[in-house]
Amino acid sequence: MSLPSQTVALLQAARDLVKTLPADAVLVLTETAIDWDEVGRLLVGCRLFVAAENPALTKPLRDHPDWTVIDLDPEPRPTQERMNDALLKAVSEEMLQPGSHVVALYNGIATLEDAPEPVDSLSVIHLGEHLERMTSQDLRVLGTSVPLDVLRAVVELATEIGREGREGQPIGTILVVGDTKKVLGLSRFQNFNPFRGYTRAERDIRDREVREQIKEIAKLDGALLIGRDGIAEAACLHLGARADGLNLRKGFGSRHAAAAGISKHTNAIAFAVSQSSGSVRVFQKGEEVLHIEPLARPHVWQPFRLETQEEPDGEAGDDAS
Ligand SMILES: Nc1ncnc2c1ncn2[C@@H]1O[C@H](COP(=O)(O)OP(=O)(O)OP(=O)(O)O)[C@@H](O)[C@H]1O
Repeated sequence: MSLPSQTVALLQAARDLVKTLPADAVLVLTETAIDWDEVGRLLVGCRLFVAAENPALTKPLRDHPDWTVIDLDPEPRPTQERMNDALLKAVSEEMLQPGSHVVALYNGIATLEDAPEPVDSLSVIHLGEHLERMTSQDLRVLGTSVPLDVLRAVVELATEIGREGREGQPIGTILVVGDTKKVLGLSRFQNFNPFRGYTRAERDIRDREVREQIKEIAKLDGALLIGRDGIAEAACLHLGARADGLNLRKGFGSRHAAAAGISKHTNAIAFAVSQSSGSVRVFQKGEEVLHIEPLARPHVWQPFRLETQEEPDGEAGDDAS
């Protein structure tokens, strides 16, 4: 199996970029089977990462000394999401440093619907610009009370909410994890609890499909509450813990104060997703312990407007990208 000439040219360009920029690694995000020996030869000298939805595609590389395989969830998702997931995973599992520069090769121009397509695009990604400290070590500090796999799932959910919003609109929320009884005792429902009547499996946030459903619920006003076992317990909560005596940064409003407050008065960890910036701040014992920037916010296409046209009311500066 030989490589198409376009793929060869892209791989050569990737290797040149790694040398001249310099960059730390090449990430190949593939949808189709590739001649890995040839790819390895063209990228000789580079640190190599590969990610694919279909594990069969990366199987030959699993025990290969030159390649690091990043496992992605198997269901089909847009390229940007898969790339973000792969990079987040590489950083959180300490395969890559948060400040790394990565040359990514992927299929960015889909022409066939629902069919795998070859690599046609190259991007240089500076992780430091998008992603602040998030290593397993950081998560382990929090993990004293909540297991690491639950924390990872919460981080993924929070960063995806911050990055994607809903229906083109940015959304903010608070995800409170752990100490559920005490949190409920200090809070009140602003609306009915949308999780009522669902089984534990249907509320387990370690399941990607459940996380997708929860993103819909996150649109509703109020905080979400998740048990330390990863089971979502409540939503639409107004967190009532007092926020006085907190040492909060300037610019934080009531959402961040509520997240910090509940973490001070309980053993829960609170993840505040900012509606205005998409960033995720993690509070424990009333202090901000972790700050995660989403890798990218989706571009929101604005209606075409001539420069001489006046801006409709309320739209000025309303750019969520
Ligand atoms: N006690 C609370 N419990 C749950 N949610 C709250 C609480 N207080 C505020 N919020 C949420 O925060 C929103 C207001 O956010 P505000 O802009 O004041 O905060 P912020 O910290 O600046 O956050 P953002 O960066 O998202 O704007 C409210 O509409 C509500 O959804």
